[in-house]
Amino acid sequence: MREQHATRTDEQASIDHLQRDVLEAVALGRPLAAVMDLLCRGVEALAPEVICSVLSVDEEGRVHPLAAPSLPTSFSGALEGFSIGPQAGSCGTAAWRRQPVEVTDIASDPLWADFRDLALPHGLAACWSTPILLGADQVVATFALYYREPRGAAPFHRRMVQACAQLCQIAFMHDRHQREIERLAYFDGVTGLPNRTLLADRARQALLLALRTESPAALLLLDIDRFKTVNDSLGHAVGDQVLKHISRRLSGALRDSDTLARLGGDEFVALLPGCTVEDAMHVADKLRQALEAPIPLDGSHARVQMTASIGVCGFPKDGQDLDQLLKNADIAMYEAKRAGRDCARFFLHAMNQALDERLDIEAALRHALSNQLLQLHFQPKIRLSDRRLVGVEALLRWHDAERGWVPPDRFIPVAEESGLINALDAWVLEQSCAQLARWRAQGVEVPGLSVNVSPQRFHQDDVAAHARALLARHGLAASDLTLEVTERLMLDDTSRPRAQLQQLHEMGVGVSVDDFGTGYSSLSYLKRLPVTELKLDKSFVRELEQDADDRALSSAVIGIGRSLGLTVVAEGVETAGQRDLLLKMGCDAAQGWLFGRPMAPEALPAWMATHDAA
Ligand SMILES: Nc1nc2c(ncn2[C@@H]2O[C@H](COP(=O)(O)O[C@H]3[C@@H](O)[C@H](n4cnc5c(=O)[nH]c(N)nc54)O[C@@H]3COP(=O)(O)O)[C@@H](O)[C@H]2O)c(=O)[nH]1
Repeated sequence: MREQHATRTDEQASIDHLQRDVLEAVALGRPLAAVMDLLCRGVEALAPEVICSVLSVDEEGRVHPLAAPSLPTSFSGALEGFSIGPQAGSCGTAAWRRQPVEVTDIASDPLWADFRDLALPHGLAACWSTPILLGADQVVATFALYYREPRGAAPFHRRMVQACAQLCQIAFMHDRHQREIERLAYFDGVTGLPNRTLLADRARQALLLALRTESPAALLLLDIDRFKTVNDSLGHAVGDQVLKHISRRLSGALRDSDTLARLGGDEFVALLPGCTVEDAMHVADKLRQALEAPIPLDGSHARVQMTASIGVCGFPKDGQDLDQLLKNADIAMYEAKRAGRDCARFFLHAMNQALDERLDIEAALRHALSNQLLQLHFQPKIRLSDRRLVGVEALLRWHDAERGWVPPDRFIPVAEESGLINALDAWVLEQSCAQLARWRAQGVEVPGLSVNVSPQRFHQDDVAAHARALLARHGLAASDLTLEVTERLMLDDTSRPRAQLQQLHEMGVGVSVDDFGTGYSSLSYLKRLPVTELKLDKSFVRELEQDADDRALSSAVIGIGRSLGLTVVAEGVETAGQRDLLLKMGCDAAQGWLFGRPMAPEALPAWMATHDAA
């Protein structure tokens, strides 16, 4: 009895020892197969009468030998890829049933009918298999003991298997966490594509190989056009859905040897080993084509149409490493955006200089804005029928110590691209309202004020609330103010700008469509949106006296405006002839050098005095 007890204590000690070894291997992060091999060898050392094996089971229910150090390889190798099932040997059946299966005689047990010819020649006569489960019922492996003669498991074997099954569970769980950590570290959570870290790794290898073999490589940076609008208007869940769709389409258009990565947001990178920049341009076309079909949205009949702007650059000409290639592809992508989006551009070294210049202007403009170095000039707006002043337009002016006067056409686009336009336009609105109030306080009767507001501000800022607060602060009426917006904003059918235009209209603030007639052929927005004024672009006015087409176009615009009850203001009137023609066509008002150039606020009272006297 005592002897029996001693044996049992020794056996438990050896199981404990095996457990410690295996847990240490898990903790040290050794690969799962190595840990399982250690476990099998440990078991076989403790019980030389058994042969131990571990099969992993994949999500499709197929088995893969993971560790079986003492099984003949011709036997375990033959099991590769077999499906688990109700009659698939001890292991396949145990995995199927999610319960241990003990077969004491392989030669006669029906569970081995399909496999006994494989097992018996190797002297495998009995097999007891235990499924390894993670969670409630997900089977990930089987742990099996084989015997060389028909028999059942000994009590020691049962205690050992109980401990080993737990060890297997821990090792598989650890492996899963490890893989999940790796996935999070190297793959993008939304699309499952490689992330920047994995891209960097692949790029390092690909560029080294390209250098060694003197072969080309190309890098494409794709930015999805107006993706922010999808996120803002349809929500982030839909945005993620769209990104997944896009990633599948883009992946499908690339070769297996290429790497498609998502850098975050709406930016994707394709790394194309062995590809010249010229060929990469064709790939860019393929990628754009892949996005052509509208993307269906889950749970609705709605579809969204997405496009991409793509920057293309080549290794080694445009960059020696990933960072340089990404930087230059970004510059080229930015040029594609400037060219109107939905297109691809090569990187050219001249683009770098242009970018430097834009960045310089941006920095100087920021400095000018925060140091009160900007000024406003005001241009009179005249009613043509009686030549009375009906308002003034505020126009931003910037005198830079180094650059001299910088024209708005130069710095407004930079401000729009950098996002500074919101602060700039807000400043103009504040200062011009303050100026109108100042004039009135001085007895200078300026009837109204027009202020330019860029489309971006309608997306990112609460223009209507800002205007309301300023009007109240300066004691101005809403009808004193007109905001000049572009046709581009009018065609933007996202909810935020629409709501703001509506609020402005309800407040009584005027909305004028600037540079009317230059951009778009769709006029339907004029009926739908709360527009009060059209500004006939100066490009139609310039040749009005000489060009019959310009006359026809101007007359058409004036006609459209009148039929919709809108005020039409002609821009850039420089000659009396232009003024007279516009008056004859029925144009309400005009601005231009003929009446007055944009002027500093102090100059306006004098201009008004001479104008009234004339
Ligand atoms: N978002 C904002 N945009 C602004 C702001 N201030 C100006 N701008 C926009 O910049 C563009 C160029 O403006 P600018 O150089 O000031 O030119 C304006 C006038 O000076 C010019 N003009 C006026 N009369 C004549 C003329 O008889 N001949 C002629 N050749 N040019 C003339 O036209 C421009 C009028 O601008 P607009 O009525 O707005 O179209 C311009 O697009 C401005 O909108 C700002 O604060 N924010």
